Amino acid sequence: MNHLGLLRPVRKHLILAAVLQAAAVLLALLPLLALIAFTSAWLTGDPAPGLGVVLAAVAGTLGSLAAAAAATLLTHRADADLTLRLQTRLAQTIRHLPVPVVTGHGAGRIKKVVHDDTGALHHLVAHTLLDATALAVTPLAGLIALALIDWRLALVSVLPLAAGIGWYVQAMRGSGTNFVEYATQQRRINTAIVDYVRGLPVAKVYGGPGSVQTRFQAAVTGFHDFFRVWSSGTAAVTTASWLVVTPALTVALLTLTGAAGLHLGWVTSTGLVAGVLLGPAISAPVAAAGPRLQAIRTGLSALASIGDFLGQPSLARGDGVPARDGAIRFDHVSYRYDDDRAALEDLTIDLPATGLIAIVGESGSGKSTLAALLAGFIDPTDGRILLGGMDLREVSEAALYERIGFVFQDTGLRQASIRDTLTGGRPTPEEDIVRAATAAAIHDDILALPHGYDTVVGDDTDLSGGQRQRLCLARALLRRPDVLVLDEATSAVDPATRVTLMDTLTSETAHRAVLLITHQLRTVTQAGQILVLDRGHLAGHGTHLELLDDCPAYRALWDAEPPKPPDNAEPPRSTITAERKDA
Ligand SMILES: Nc1ncnc2c1ncn2[C@@H]1O[C@H](COP(=O)(O)OP(=O)(O)OP(=O)(O)O)[C@@H](O)[C@H]1O
Repeated sequence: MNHLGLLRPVRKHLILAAVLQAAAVLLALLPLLALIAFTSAWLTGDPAPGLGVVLAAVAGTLGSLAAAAAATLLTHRADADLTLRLQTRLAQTIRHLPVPVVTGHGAGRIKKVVHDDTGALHHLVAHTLLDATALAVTPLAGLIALALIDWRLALVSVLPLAAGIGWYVQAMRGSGTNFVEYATQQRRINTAIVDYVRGLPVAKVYGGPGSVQTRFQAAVTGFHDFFRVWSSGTAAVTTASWLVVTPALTVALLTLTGAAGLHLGWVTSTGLVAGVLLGPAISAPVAAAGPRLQAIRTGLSALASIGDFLGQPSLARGDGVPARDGAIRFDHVSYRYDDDRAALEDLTIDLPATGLIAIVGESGSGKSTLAALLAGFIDPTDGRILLGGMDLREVSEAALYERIGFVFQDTGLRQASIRDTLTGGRPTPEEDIVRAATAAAIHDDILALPHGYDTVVGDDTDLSGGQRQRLCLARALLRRPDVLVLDEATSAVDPATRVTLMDTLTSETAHRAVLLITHQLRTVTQAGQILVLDRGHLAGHGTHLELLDDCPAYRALWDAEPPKPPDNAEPPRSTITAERKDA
């Protein structure tokens, strides 16, 4: 893909800005040419140029300022427009990418593309384009002006220029792979820093070889080592290329050559003055070209990175609204995170529209993958999921999340008031909010918070893991979905509260299907249907008693379940208590 196409919406602005900038540079030469005319007249004793030359110099100065200001205004407008367009498209793309692509390592890449790459593009569009135009037009115009006055001195002024460009090209030879490596190393650091920040508590406790901390340090050190080797290999030639085009050297060269030429009679005094005044204009911009070329490369590579990101395959989403019977069918559904092994393989099952449905299986058997497929976080690699007879990929997001509610183990709550968290900002009757919170056994906890339902989580206070899970359950209940999916959603809740929540969920099954993904088989023995997953395959489905008879995988899970303590069992005493009693 030609990523320059991303600039198309602002192309006209950019072309006009470059033309204005070139005009600004040319107009800025007028006062210099007037100065040459006056100095030359003074040296030769000729009559001074007329008022027209003075007015042209003043008009040139003012015109140059106006053109440069207009060019800067245009590029900044174009930049603001482009950034808004690209960041909006990026946000839409992120929203429609498979969730595993944007979580974990993906977060570092997103930070780079949304922040770093759009920042680099800002420099390219708002600043570097104008700088590069000025750097290209100024030496060329200066050289032409000098050549018109004295072509021999113009040739002399080209010598340091040619040497500088030659050395720079030599320094940059073979640097293509280094620039690619530079971008790779930057990406590595971005990913490592996101992992490091996320895993800070773990890094503190389990730091050491292979930890996120050492991976971050390795990424930073790796970049440092790479950059040191690259820069030390090119430093001498690059510095020489800059030094040779310094204005002082060019002026000295032109002054000496011009003075000798004047003495020998092949340079006029006007030529000498023009050489001394125009020399810096010819060479100085070239000295600044290196960093600008680097900025252009960085900007173009940022453009390519943004283009690649936008071009990723996204989740298929239609705008359909499925029939309201809530029934879900998995039709030969498979899912692969990568090519190695299917997380789910050829799963075909009809789920009833009401009742408690448990999904059990060993760790890694595919339970969360099944929930992620239902949530539309990923699309099946093969097969289809039907909701009310409609392929989930054709269902609009709004309809999907109205019909199916989700509570995940990782609550992912953001900073918001309890009320907004529950309602999503929609106007909702107070009694509905309280009813849902009470059913999720979180109402009393909320009332005990500093501002009750208006407490901002993450600001006024924070919640425990179990409170967060109950809050998410209340949020899901409030929506009254046709299907409620809970993926280990009560894992952080204490056993007594979990019993209360199971009662709530059981009462909910009269109107809807509740899909409970759990490792605790004892909590779901009464489920109307239990699906048993085993390494991505459906090993069996039925009631608890049917599966105990027919499904060896279920039997094995059940046998591994810790025995339920008898109802009259004494709570375990700690050794310390026993020792104290003995003492
Ligand atoms: N983002 C991911 N990228 C690659 N592989 C993944 C990803 N998520 C899960 N897997 C793999 O897919 C398979 C099924 O994982 P899944 O999380 O669905 O299992 P699970 O039954 O929910 O496990 P658990 O009970 O431990 O939560 C596993 O082999 C897992 O390693």
